[in-house]
Amino acid sequence: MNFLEAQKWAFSFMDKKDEETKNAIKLLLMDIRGWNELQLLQNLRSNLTDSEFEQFKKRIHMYQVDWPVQYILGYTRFFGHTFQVTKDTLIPRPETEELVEWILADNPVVESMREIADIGTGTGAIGISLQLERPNWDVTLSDISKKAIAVAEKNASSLGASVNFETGDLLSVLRGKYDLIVSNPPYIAISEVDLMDKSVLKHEPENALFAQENGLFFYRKFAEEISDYLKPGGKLYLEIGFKQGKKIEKLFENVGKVEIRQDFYGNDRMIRVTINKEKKKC
Ligand SMILES: C[S@@+](CC[C@H](N)C(=O)[O-])C[C@H]1O[C@@H](n2cnc3c(N)ncnc32)[C@H](O)[C@@H]1O
Repeated sequence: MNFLEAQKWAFSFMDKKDEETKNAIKLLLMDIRGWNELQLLQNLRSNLTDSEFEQFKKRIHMYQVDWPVQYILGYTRFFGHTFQVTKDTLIPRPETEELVEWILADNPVVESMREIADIGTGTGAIGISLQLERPNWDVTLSDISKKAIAVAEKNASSLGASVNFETGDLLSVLRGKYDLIVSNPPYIAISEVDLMDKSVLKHEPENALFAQENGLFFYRKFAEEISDYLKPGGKLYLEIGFKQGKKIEKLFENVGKVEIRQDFYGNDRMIRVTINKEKKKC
């Protein structure tokens, strides 16, 4: 069977006959030979070996039972880099790339070393991408999950990022005060389970997705504690759920100046809190 036939064969099995499915099949096929899209196009008539076809069949079966392509392949692309992903890490999302872009645009290269922390780092996608763009930033990646930190360590090493690692609960792992703290914490309310995509629910780690207090638990904790961990004028950047903007803004109203940003789709998706020069308790 050649690559074109394999593509058609796989598509014929799929319930959803949409572009997303087509792209997923292509990615699974390209990876078998380590090809890019152009190489696949140029080689559509070449034949898969028996073992390549067996491997492809296995992957198609996993995809049919809702495994995300990124977990099947074991990697994803984020901010121009390839990050390993495992079942212990959330798959980094394009919306989060927009948070990284905001931080970089907001914090141009400066001579003085800057202390940065990425809390709940997962694969390390945010912190590693920042460090690669700003090599003089001293970046700490932390997560409560040891397994996630092990993946972040591998990613930092394969991408050549020089970062520090901590394992533990939220801000408690940090020592001293930072210039910038970023986090994409779990923010899905338990009550939203029914609305979620099945592949996310079945395969992504629960502790990366869900938060108590209607999804606001981690934001409340940040609002209560962040002033102790940021220098005066320091900045906190958070990814947020698209319906949470107003509530989160309220949580931070006594902490600093709050700005909410929308993602590519026009949904509230991230927030920046610039810490008041004088610490106020909320
Ligand atoms: C939504 S995921 C974000 C992962 C990654 N930063 C990204 O954007 O792709 C949330 C991460 O927070 C971690 N986490 C959950 N509870 C935590 C806690 N109490 N302290 C630190 N990290 C936590 C999870 O293990 C998970 O890796």
